[in-house]
Amino acid sequence: MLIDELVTTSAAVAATRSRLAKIDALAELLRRLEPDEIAPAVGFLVGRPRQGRVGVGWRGLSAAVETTEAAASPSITVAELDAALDRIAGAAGTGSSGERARELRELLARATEGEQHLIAGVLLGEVRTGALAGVLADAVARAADRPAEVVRRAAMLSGDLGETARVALTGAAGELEAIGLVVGRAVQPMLAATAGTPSAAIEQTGEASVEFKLDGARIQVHRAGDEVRVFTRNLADITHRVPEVVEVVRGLPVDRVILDGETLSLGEDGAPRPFQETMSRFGAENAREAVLHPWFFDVLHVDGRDLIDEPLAARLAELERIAPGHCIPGEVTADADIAERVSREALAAGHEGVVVKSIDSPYAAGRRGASWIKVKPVLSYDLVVLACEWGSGRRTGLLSNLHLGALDPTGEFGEPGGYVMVGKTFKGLTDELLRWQTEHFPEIEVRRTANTVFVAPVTVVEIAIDGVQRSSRYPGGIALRFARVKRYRDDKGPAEADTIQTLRGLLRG
Ligand SMILES: Nc1ncnc2c1ncn2[C@@H]1O[C@H](COP(=O)(O)OP(=O)(O)OP(=O)(O)O)[C@@H](O)[C@H]1O
Repeated sequence: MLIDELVTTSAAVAATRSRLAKIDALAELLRRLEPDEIAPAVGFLVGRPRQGRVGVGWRGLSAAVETTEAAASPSITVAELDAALDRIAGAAGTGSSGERARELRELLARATEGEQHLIAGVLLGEVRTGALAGVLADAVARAADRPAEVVRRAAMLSGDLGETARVALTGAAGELEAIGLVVGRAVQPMLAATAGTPSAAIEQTGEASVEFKLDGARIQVHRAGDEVRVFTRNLADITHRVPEVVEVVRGLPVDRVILDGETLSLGEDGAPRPFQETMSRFGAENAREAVLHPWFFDVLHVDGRDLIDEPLAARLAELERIAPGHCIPGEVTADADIAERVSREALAAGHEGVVVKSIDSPYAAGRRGASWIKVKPVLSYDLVVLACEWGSGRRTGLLSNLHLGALDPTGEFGEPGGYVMVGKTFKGLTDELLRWQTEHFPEIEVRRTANTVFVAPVTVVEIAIDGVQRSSRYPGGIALRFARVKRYRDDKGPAEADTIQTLRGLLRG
């Protein structure tokens, strides 16, 4: 199949607001793919190629696009794009960046304008496609005539929608159902809904494990014998960056295990250190050497036994047995007063709040359901940086004031999957962050004016606010009140940003 057909279908999907029409269009496309094309094509559609990160950034890409004239008619097949990505990702060693650039130019020269756009989305990953993954899972179910539940579960447990689609569409009977946990292969993490108070949360869950919400970074740790692997919330493998976590898990009295938890660095006084410090350990090679401690709050597998369908009570008992020194602090209770007390204790110890978890609930991989409810007293939202203004005074020469956008998945205020500006802020930025912004934003620049550098909407920043107010200045009809930067969220993609609908919901609150 030509990738031009993916371009046409993606455009049709973006042009309609009807979920059913999107599913129909995608299912029709999936049915026409050859077996070998299914996994790569699904990766292209959701901006997650099989090859993972292929080592081409905005700069290289825009340079290549600008200097390459688009082809008049389509000719690139799914298999050809897949093979080109293999070559680009595989280019390593001396001269590799030149080789990657040459491959990229050859590819783009054969692509029409629409195809160039698709290729850019694939190379940069997940730019506007997060919402599509759910629709696509349903389209796979429709095309394969399988229950949507079974497809979604397989995709979440394998962490791989492309491979799931291949099995659903071409596999033997029972093969899709057999996709389960594999120790060593990352699973989409279970996520939490939000409530305003611990009492409100426990009213929804009933008896619950009320746990500290530690302000670190999510980790999923897999161990098979002596082999330990550590993944982030985005399923990136960061094993080599966190040797102390590996050591802890190697020391547990089990042979095979999958653990879910949070890691953070503590100061000498035992108080948590800023999230940015924890994250810098995941990112930069030369990051400051703060020691990371893992705290686990769930266990998905122990020595041949999958636990994801067991109630939380059973999983916590197992966790207590195998990792007693590394369980996240918390209490099991049905009493709102106790939940409020645990929350006060968490805040007093410098943590973010609590997560209230229904004690009967299974582990719902990849779901943001009502079984886990987080309560954070400070309102904070993950927004996407759309532009940044040059500072003045002490900040002259530094990129400072951020333009912030909320995700608009349905296109209620613009383009579906686009971002709606909701405010600006230069508050809360440390000197280190200002330096980082000044270095980073020009790398993802799309255009600039005298005062402002406009950037690709790929950077997620967590912003604390006091609320929102009605505003005619911005297209979403609201503006943030007292916005300040908490931190950059390198562990989140822009498709996971908070939505304009969520922020507008605060007008009622
Ligand atoms: N006891 C805990 N149980 C579950 N998650 C916890 C706990 N302590 C800290 N966390 C963190 O809180 C997050 C739960 O909130 P959510 O599922 O909404 O993820 P998120 O979108 O990363 O949210 P946030 O930005 O609030 O951390 C987890 O991803 C995890 O990183």
